[in-house]
Amino acid sequence: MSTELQPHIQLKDNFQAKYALLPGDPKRVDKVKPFLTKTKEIAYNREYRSLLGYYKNIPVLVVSTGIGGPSAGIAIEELANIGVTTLIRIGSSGALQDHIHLGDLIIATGAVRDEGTSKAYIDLSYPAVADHELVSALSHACVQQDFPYHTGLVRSHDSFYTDREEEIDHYWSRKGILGSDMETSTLFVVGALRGLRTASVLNVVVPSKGNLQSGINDLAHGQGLPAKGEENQILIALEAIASIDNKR
Ligand SMILES: O=P(O)(O)O[C@H]1O[C@H](CO)[C@@H](O)[C@H]1O
Ligand SMILES: O=c1cc[nH]c(=O)[nH]1
Repeated sequence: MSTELQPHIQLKDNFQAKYALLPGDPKRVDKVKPFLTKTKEIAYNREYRSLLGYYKNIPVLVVSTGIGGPSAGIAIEELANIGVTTLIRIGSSGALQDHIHLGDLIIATGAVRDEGTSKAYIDLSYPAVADHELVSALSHACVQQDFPYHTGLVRSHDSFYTDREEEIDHYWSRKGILGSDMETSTLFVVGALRGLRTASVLNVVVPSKGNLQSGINDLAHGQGLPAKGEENQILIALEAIASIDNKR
């Protein structure tokens, strides 16, 4: 473990926090605050905004990773350098299946590696998989809280605006992929290579293109469903941490 100041996240101490929640959006850090006690903003450099707080007396870091694999990869490496061992992404996602609604949670068991960052580390035949115990703790928390959730594969990608987005989404939808994001596969691959425990819970903010009516019905709730999904994902990530910590 290093006590050197990490150049991007600008932290040199994990404040005894072995656990980190990783939103992409720095603004989501604010949404985590009400769930924690004794919160303190400890750094904000580029896309990396860091908060320290306590959940059921367990120290937890919340660090935003920005958009995409490259910035997420840097955050993961630098958090590992300062001694964080368990990282849970709390991200947003577009649904690729018609039965998945806005505000539902997707707990990724694995991810299609359709991005460049994890490829820079290791061949594509290396799998991007979540930590089994964390997936189980997250699913259990959803059942306990009665939150709508799905477990399965997601696709992490690098582009939003190519001319082929619809075709690409359609392809992966037909292969049974639940939703898309941009960081989960990097987290799983870099995490596994560095001996970290990782998981990703995604809040659905864009409906499946194959089910416009369901999307329209969901959207009639305005931002209510995604906002609720965001709260739900934070709570279950923290509950999963508490349950894992309890077993030690
Ligand atoms: O809301 P976050 O966690 O950033 O996640 C999703 O939103 C961003 C794209 O709009 C990408 O980072 C994608 O993975
Ligand atoms: O549709 C979406 C929404 C968030 N993130 C994605 O990658 N895709």
